[in-house]
Amino acid sequence: MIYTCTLNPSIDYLARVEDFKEGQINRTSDTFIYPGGKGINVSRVLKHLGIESTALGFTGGFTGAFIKDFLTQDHIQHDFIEVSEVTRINVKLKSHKETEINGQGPVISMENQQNLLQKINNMSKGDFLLLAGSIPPSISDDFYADIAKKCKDKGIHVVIDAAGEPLRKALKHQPFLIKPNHHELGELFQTNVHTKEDAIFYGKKLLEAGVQNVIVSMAGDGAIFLNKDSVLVSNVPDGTVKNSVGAGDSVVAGFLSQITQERDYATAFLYGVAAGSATAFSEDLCTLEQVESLRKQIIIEEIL
Ligand SMILES: Nc1ncnc2c1ncn2[C@@H]1O[C@H](COP(=O)(O)OP(=O)(O)OP(=O)(O)O)[C@@H](O)[C@H]1O
Ligand SMILES: O=P(O)(O)OC[C@@]1(O)O[C@H](CO)[C@@H](O)[C@@H]1O
Repeated sequence: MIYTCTLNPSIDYLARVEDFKEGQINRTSDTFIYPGGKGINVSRVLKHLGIESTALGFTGGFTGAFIKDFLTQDHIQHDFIEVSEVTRINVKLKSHKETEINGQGPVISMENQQNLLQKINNMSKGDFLLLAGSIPPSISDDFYADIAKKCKDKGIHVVIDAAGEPLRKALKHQPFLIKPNHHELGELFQTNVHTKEDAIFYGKKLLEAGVQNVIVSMAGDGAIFLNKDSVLVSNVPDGTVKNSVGAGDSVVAGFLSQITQERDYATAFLYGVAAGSATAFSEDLCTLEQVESLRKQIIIEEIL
């Protein structure tokens, strides 16, 4: 079974404003409301690709109810823990540039946190657990590391798509996969990652730190996959970016959709990149048809 865990889900309110002007009343030309949060996006893309998962995390109030209703309607299993404050609303403003305002998220009590850990105790060897997104301020930044250790002891494949200290602290527990973008990779090593060569250099340092598989996404500049056996470099397909929210999550979902079906790493990586670009080129998250069509444009090269 694949579990996705979003500690800090959101409603994503996408507002398109043709010529945004700061400090003035702006009118939208288009708006969309989606359930959000990185793990939830991964569960949604997995469903589009025909793979079942169960979405875990904390939801509260009317915004939390919207997320659960949306997933239920899409036949995506979920088992969220109800918290007393409302789930956040994140604003994604699309104008000349993409601007995001992400909320802090509700307070999560110790009891709620223990309830989540209990659900992880009930998972089985061989399961996949994705930990994705920011940690609400009321939760310690050791939380992902604690879960990663628990997973290692239980033989669960833990995948982490997060940034900063929560990610850094989890590295020593040998996660199965992490997917930093090139900025997040640079942040881990207090440097800037500009080129594919930089990404390979620092990606190898993550393998030395114990991570089993690494994908470094570099937006329109391609992506890198590394593990102890190979380093793979991918291009990205041509297209017009409409909304990059969830593109990184789609890379994780595309990869998981294949690796959990026992396909090889190169195929999983290719599907990851195809799904990432298919989402970047869409208003909402990608569909299977879009992924299958873009996959033909992707070339994976092995670096020896
Ligand atoms: N300009 C682009 N052209 C083609 N594909 C793109 C472009 N930008 C992003 N993508 C696709 O989206 C994937 C993820 O992008 P990126 O490296 O920006 O990750 P991220 O920062 O985690 O994404 P997110 O926008 O979801 O936070 C890329 O690997 C690629 O497949
Ligand atoms: O604040 P976080 O948890 O880092 O990121 C949350 C978020 O920006 O990530 C998703 C896209 O990856 C969105 O659905 C959501 O709004």
